[in-house]
Amino acid sequence: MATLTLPSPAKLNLFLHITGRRADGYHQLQTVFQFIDLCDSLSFRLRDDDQITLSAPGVDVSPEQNLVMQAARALAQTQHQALPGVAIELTKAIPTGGGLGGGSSNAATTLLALNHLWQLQLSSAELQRIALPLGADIPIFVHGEAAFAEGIGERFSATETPATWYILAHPDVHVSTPRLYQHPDLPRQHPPIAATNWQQQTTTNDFEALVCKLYPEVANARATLLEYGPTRLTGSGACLFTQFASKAAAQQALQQLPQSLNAWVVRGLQHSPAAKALSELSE
Ligand SMILES: C[C@@](CO)(OP(=O)(O)O)[C@H](O)COP(=O)(O)OP(=O)(O)OC[C@H]1O[C@@H](n2ccc(N)nc2=O)[C@H](O)[C@@H]1O
Ligand SMILES: Nc1ncnc2c1ncn2[C@@H]1O[C@H](COP(=O)(O)OP(=O)(O)O)[C@@H](O)[C@H]1O
Repeated sequence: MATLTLPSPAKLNLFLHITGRRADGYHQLQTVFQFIDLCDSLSFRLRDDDQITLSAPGVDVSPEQNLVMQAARALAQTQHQALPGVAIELTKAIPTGGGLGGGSSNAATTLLALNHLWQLQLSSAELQRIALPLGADIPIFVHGEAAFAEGIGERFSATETPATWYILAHPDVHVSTPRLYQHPDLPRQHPPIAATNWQQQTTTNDFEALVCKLYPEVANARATLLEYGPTRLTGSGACLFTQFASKAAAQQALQQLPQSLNAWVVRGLQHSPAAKALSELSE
């Protein structure tokens, strides 16, 4: 049986403002999601039985807790018909727990791939509704286009993101998203801005000061990167990105960074390569 292999890209939060907190503890935010060309890879092969299996080397959770498996099961549960089993293989390149949304992206790629392989013909909006209870960051990867996001990160307005290059750096610490969201010192009252009115220079990441205070490794990496260009935290960290006008400029700066800092040159993308690959398949 043929194997479907799809990329599963990382995201950056070009800015992130926390504008409030809901009664259930979830935070209201405003952010711009942009995809980057750092991608995990997922392959899907239909099986002759009804089992869903997952091989995911390097991920620190069991297959059943993996967001890929959770997405596959959540999608199957919406159907009132027997579905063929599927063997899924995940190859990671995106660092986990870095604010790059790797797990969320894997879940979204799984929903898109199985919607195709199981011939369910669910719309993007329906897949996003199935995705949201699994994680606030999953719908954007199903949506597949860079966007200004509100709500808890699931309501999108179209926006053009800069076609630019970054150094992406991963300070050697694991930042816990729930810990950060629960922290008493997290600012939560950023006045909302209009979706049409965001600019990199006039926005910020509301996690950044707190993450730098709690994790000196992030503060040190930020200070180093700021010598090369405008630098910001993505999501709740720990990764930082520094913007460059060209690939050559980013590569030149990368050569000069201390060897001890894990860093890559990546490109900002307006469209998710996963959604793009699938829409090409369906044409
Ligand atoms: C901070 C962001 C920014 O894009 O990304 P990461 O740093 O994780 O990549 C997201 O808001 C993370 O989204 P995600 O990681 O999918 O969150 P979930 O699994 O739904 O929730 C993880 C934890 O964060 C809290 N949470 C999440 C999203 C949100 N808008 N408000 C919250 O308070 C939840 O209460 C939960 O304890
Ligand atoms: N497919 C997956 N890939 C990576 N992490 C996963 C996956 N499924 C579940 N997880 C869990 O989610 C945590 C956060 O992963 P990730 O989505 O990469 O980070 P972040 O939310 O910081 O962007 C991991 O530490 C891991 O325990």
